Amino acid sequence: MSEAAITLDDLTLAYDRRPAVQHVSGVFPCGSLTAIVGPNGAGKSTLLKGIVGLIRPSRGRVTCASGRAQIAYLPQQAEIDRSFPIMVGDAVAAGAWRRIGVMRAIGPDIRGQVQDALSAVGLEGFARRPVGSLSAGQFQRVLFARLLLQDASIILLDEPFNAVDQRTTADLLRLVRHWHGEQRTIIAVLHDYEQVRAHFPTTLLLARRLLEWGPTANVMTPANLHRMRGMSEDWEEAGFCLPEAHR
Ligand SMILES: Nc1ncnc2c1ncn2[C@@H]1O[C@H](COP(=O)(O)OP(=O)(O)OP(=O)(O)O)[C@@H](O)[C@H]1O
Repeated sequence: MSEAAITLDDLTLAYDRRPAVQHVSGVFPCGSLTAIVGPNGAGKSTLLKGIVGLIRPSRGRVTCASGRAQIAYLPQQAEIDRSFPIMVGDAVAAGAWRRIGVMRAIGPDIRGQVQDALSAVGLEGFARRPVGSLSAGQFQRVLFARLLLQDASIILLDEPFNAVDQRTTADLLRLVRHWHGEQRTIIAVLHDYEQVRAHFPTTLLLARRLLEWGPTANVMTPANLHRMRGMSEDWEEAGFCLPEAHR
C-alpha cells in the first residue's frame, strides 16, 4: 500500500454544533483517485472543506502528509463569484499566486504556462475574454486551467461536472485521468454513478457517517446504495447538537 496523502481520524465537522460529518476515519493514499458519493446533504462538500481546513473539526483530525499548501481545491461553481471583472488569462494565472506572490507582475514564463494551460483545456485564444462572458462549461475549463497552474499534488473537486455539457465533461475527465497518471491524489464529489464506476477506482460512500470506503466495485453495490438512501431519511428529523466540548 502506498503512503498516506491524507488521513482522517475520527473526523467530525459541524455547523453551529450541528454535525454534518461524523466519526469518519480512513486514508487517501498518495496517487489515489477517489469519488465521494452520497445523497444531498450527506456532508460531501463539508468533508472537502474540512480537508482543506476551511472548517475546523469539532472532533478528530485531518492530517495532510505534504502540508495543506499542496492542496488545490475547486469549490462548486455556485460558490464562485463570476461577476468579478477579470480576464480569463489573469484568472488562470491566479493559480500560480504561491509562486509569483499576490502583488507581483505576471512574467513571460507564467504567461507561457497560461497559454499552455488554456490549450490543454481547449480554450486557445480565450486569454483576453472577460470571465463573465463564458458559458458554464467554458468557465469550468478555465478553473481546470487554473488548477494546472497551481500544480498541486492533491486536488479536491466539488461536483466538477455539474451543469457542464457532455463534451466538456469528457475533456475534463481526460485531464483528471492525466493527473492520476502523474500520481497526484485526486478526490472528487460526484453524483453520476456511471461516471464514478467508469473512471474512479476508489469510492467513499458518505451519509453523514462513513458507509463504505474502498474499491468502487465493492462500494457501489445496490445494497450499499439502498442503505445510503435509508440513512438520508433519518438525519433531517434528528437535528441534534454536539455537546459543548465538541464544538
Ligand atoms: N454554511 C453552512 N451553515 C450551516 N449548515 C450548513 C452549511 N453548509 C452546509 N450545511 C449543512 O450541512 C449538511 C451537509 O451539507 P453539505 O453541503 O456538506 O452536503 P452535500 O453532501 O455536499 O450536499 P449536496 O449534494 O446537496 O451538495 C446539510 O444539512 C447542510 O444544510
